[in-house]
Amino acid sequence: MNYLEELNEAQRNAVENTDGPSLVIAGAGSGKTRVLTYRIAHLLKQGARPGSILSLTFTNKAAREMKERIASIVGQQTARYLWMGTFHSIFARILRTESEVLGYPSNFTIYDTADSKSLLKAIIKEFKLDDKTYKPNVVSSRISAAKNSLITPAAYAQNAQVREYDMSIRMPRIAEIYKEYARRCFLAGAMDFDDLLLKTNILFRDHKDILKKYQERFDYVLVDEYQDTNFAQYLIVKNLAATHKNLCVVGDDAQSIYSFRGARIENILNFQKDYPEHQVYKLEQNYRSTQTIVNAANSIIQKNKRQLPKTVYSENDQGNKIKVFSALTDNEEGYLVANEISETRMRQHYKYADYAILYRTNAQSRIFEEALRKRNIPYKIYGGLSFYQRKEIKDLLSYFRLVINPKDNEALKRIINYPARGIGATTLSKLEQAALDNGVSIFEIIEQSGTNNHAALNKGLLSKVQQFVALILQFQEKAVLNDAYEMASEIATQTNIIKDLYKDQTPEGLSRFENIQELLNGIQEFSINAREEGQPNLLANYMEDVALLTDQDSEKEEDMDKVTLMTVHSSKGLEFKNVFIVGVEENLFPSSQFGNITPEAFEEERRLFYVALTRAEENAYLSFAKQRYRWGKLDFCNPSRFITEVDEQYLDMPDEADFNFDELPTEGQAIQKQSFGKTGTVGRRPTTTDQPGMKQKLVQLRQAKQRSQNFDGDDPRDIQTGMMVEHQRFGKGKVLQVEGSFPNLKATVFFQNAGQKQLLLKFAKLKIV
Ligand SMILES: Nc1ncnc2c1ncn2[C@@H]1O[C@H](COP(=O)(O)OP(=O)(O)OP(=O)(O)O)[C@@H](O)[C@H]1O
Ligand SMILES: [Mg+2]
Repeated sequence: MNYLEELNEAQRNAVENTDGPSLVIAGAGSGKTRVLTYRIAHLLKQGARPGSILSLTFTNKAAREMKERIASIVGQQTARYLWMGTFHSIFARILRTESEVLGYPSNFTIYDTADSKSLLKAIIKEFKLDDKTYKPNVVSSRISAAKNSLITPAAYAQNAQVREYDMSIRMPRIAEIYKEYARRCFLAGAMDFDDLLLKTNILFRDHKDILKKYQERFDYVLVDEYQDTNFAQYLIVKNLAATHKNLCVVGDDAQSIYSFRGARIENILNFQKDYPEHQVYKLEQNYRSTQTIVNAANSIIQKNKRQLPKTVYSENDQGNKIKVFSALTDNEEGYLVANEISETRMRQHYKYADYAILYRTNAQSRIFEEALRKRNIPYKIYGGLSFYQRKEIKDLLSYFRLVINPKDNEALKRIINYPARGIGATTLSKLEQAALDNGVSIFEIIEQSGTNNHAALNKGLLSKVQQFVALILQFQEKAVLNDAYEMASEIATQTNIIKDLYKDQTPEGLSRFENIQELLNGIQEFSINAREEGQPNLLANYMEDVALLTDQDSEKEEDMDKVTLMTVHSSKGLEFKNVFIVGVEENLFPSSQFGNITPEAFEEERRLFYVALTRAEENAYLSFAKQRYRWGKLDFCNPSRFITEVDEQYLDMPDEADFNFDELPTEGQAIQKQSFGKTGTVGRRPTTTDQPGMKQKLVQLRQAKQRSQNFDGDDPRDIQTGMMVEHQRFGKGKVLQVEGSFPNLKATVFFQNAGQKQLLLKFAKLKIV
């Protein structure tokens, strides 16, 4: 079939009008990503050079999928040369070519979040500041926000507004920390993720000839998920498209969920101002989801005040209602979800990969992992600790990093005494200080120690650190000749890392050993592929790829048929047949983790909910627990107001006497921050009945009263779904279902400590509690 026939009329319009600025603004699942993909294929069919097309996506995975689809239309050979990837990966590539004019080596290291945090901690300590006041996380996000708004350290120090804010959070010295952090990164030949965008902007601002080169190279620029671009990204795109103006951006303002990282919805509005001659394309038909899901999602998102008007409808089947699960505890929530997956999979022949569990915070994954494991359901987690963040992997990668860029101080600090070489923390800090005093890296200070012992080390120590440097230098010589795999294996063996891990026969040790093998396998695969494609296959080339891998990207063959667990944030752009949105509770989703929640932040939470719901193709579920452990403390929870905001005709509510939706706060009422005892309000001051503890008590009192009225001795006929009961042996539990007829009534009960049991009521002697 001709590819254009796979599009509806509105989509085809957006695909065929390739020239000039275009804005595709449309709701979830309406084919925005498809339009972008087919537009590129169309350009290529019309004879555009693949190297002249730049396409920016949200994840590397999305880029890969688009590329595969394009390759299936125009052929592998053509698709290969497209510039397609995330902002970070594309601009890291450009910076590697151009970084020398910025004073950076082309083999600069990319510091990941852990590297930057560790550097920041060191600086905070050196400044003799209390890290309880100067929390590294907060400092890091201030610096990140500054970079994404293109505020350099010098500008930061002079910006009254940011300084005033720093004062208000009692961290007046962030400007100095920022400056020192930037200096240290520079000395180490390192950029953090935000630098990749900041430095690209600086590059284009200060080197017009270089900007011109890329403006001329890219005849077409396309951006997916445009609603989540920040100022730094906006400006890069604007600069690159300034001459030809063949810029196509697609997005949905209702799915803007990254404002906490500096994303600006205004970028869409700016687009209209920046390019008055632009074309707008609206897509209205959702092809992803059932009518029920689309209508339910519309019913909730329309409550947001700030949004561009648009229509989304589905002509798919009406589909099932959205099932709401009410669980007593977070463990039970896990159980209910795992149970539903097992059952529907058997009944309807779904694959495991057809299911996703989406949560608001990473910490929620553990409960679901346990529940899935108990049932032998295979799963994979996106986010959390990724493969590349594991200790043993980072250790070995740090060797690679140091071999490629010896100035990389964070890598050096990690491995100078791993495996143990008798180089202690005191020696390291002497070296670090000497390096700083001389404005060079730690590696360089050791190299110079042959002529000048700056760190005043004794002979024994001096020789140890020099041996370390000699080892790295020896690897360095080989690394420019050998392929990545040979080199990586040699480093892993010669440093004794492999031997050490092999010796450790504990299960953890074994798994670390396997992880290293897995990493080496991956490098071997890279080497072979690169050789076959005639691409360079040195260790440095491998590391360029690795630094920018995100968790979403490391999908392996054996991960194919598994349930996916991920945060709602990382689910953007994806789709699954069955989606569970879990922890749909006040203070969790909507979250109150940022303390006082402003109306703007609240609307962002609602958009996040909209994103979650619109991932579902066939079935969506919402679940909440009434009690859950958070921050090591048992919290009582109320179901989220988002449940009531969905038009109830689309919901399949739990059949429960003890759950009263009338008690839910409505918009404008307080969001409680239970764990910290703080209260944020949206529009109105809280009253005592807003207190969850209070409310919970009221509900419990009423339930108790109702039960005492119903209760008739030990007669099992009164056992009903939703009740709490007690069994002599199994302890307390909740009745999930009652079936059969008297005297053979059977109840399915979920016991907090004993799991699910089916009991014949005439024998079980359950007590209602
Ligand atoms: N004309 C069409 N015919 C059949 N299927 C389509 C059509 N357009 C889109 N689809 C399918 O609908 C689903 C959603 O499309 P796509 O992912 O491009 O939407 P989107 O607007 O990018 O969604 P999101 O807002 O979630 O990113 C995909 O499975 C896609 O293949
Ligand atoms: Mg999309």
